[in-house]
Amino acid sequence: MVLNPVISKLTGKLVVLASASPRRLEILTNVGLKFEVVPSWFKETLDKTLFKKPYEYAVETAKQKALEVAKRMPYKHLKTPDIVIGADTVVAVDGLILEKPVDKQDAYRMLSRLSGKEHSVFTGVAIVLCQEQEATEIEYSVVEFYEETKVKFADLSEEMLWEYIHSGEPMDKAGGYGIQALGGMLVEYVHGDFLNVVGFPLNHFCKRLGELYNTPSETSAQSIKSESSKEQWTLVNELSKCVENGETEDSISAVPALTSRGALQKPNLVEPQGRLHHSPDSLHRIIDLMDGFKASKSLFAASKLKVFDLLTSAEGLSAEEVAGKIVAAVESTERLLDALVSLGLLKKVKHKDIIAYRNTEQAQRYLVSSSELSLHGYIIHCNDHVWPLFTHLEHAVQEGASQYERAFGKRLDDLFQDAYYESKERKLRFMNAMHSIAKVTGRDVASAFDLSRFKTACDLGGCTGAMAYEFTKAHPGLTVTVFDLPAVIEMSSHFYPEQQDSNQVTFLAGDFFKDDLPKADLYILARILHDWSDEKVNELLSRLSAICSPGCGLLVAEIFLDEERSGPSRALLQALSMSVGKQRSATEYSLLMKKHHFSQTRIKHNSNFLDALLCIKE
Ligand SMILES: C[S@@+](CC[C@H](N)C(=O)[O-])C[C@H]1O[C@@H](n2cnc3c(N)ncnc32)[C@H](O)[C@@H]1O
Repeated sequence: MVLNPVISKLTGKLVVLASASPRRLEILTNVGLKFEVVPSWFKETLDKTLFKKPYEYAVETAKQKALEVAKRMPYKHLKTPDIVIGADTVVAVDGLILEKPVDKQDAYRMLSRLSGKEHSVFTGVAIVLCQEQEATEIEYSVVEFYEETKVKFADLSEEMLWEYIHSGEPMDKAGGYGIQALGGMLVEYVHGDFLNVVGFPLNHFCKRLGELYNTPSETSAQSIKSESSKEQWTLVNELSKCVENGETEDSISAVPALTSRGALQKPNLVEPQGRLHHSPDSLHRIIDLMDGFKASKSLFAASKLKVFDLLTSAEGLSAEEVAGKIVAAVESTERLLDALVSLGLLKKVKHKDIIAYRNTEQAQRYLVSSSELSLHGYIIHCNDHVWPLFTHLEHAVQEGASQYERAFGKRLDDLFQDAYYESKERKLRFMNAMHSIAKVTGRDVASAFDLSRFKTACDLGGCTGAMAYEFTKAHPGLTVTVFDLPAVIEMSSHFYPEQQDSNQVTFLAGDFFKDDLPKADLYILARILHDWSDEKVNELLSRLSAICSPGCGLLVAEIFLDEERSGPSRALLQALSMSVGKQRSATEYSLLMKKHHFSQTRIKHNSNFLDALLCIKE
């Protein structure tokens, strides 16, 4: 076949596709490839958290699928394939890997996460080459690669989403959609290989085959026998030994061989006695968790000591110079600086034979206290307020109560009055924390929806106004009233931005449970509801419902829990130190809204800290 000389090189070879996907079968059949289909028994259960990048997960899954088939065929089918092709397609958005939805709710969760956003589709491909060595021994080598295609979804209304879900199409598709059929209607653009989104990156595959079968001089098998592929050979031989030892194929296929760190590692071989060898990657994960508090505390200490504020220049400062400025011992300062280098927050630079330290780009942007997107205020809040509470976590769990008294020696009746606003210093600390996090998250929340129909907004519990300013930046026609407790409003002038249109944001003191609420077309509740019980949330929503006319909007910004309440960790960990409130999923919030006659709910999952939900008064 002139069009495809590479494919024709496979003539006469036993080529096997280790996938039951009709789409992959169609793509490969269309180009004239002759192959058998042997669906893999490998269960797609690799721990995604072990992989730094989504494509690493897809490549590893593809590889395990192909290897499982390559090893099964000589025993179960009594023939050895020449080539086994494995593939796995995943959708990645906001740092999350989306596979096939397990049910309609799951499809809804996935598709609403993709709505209005660009996401990546990764297909990992593994080509396993099998060579019979002696009568009983087969050597396997693996060529693996991945392809990324960017896809942008249009804004999807709730009606559209559900209509698509009820069509049944999402259920067996990565990310919950099939671009080649009805799902194509959801897509605004595709950048990259379209067939990769369908499930198989044909062009990249042909290129790789070309490299394998058209390599000059030595044979392709030789070219694969690089240092790393030798390790792959060893790996597979060890797996073969497992079979000889009488292990079942299932136990082998569940064993991951490639780690998140990309290095080839020996698999978790099960010893005959049933004991497990340790797996380096899951061990790393546990050790990382054990050390997590040391990393957090190093960041907190450096922020408290204003280390990042000192290290903004390209030349940096030596450990002695930093120690002098923060009035500390040189040796311990050096230890802290080195630890920060290891965490990727500082860089070491050599300057005239002197080792100096300076901020990484990340530290420059988020850790310098005067930077536009500084998290300094929030970090200080974590150190001074959250950290002491977490040191009593076991008591919090046993007693089911806030540990405020244990941590700070005082009873906590009202979170805001007793903890945050009890002194001017604490109040400013809390406001600084809210300000910094609102500046980082505000833009995504403010631009999550088309708000052009609203002219006036009220940001309830709007604190320093940081979120309100983001709304006015994103929607120049909007004016926002920041409504918060008198103790907060009296300090809000500390946080006015230098360049602001004072007419667009105004401040009003009051208690949203007791006082009259200002009239507005749109009410914003950003990081408010998680602080309160369902009873208090119902009380507040009922007050809002009473003053809203039909068509009024209500925008809630929170971290939404997954519907299974299994993530994101950030929300679940935050809940551990909460006294009365609770974290909720988008559906739980929607149901609360519905109860108070707010419907037409739209949800936007954001990749930073805050998701958003918009609903309209009936
Ligand atoms: C967690 S902060 C969120 C601040 C801001 N919305 C943001 O996203 O950065 C909660 C805010 O609600 C305010 N708040 C708490 N109880 C209130 C009440 N009863 N009436 C008005 N504001 C209240 C607090 O003062 C605080 O500013």
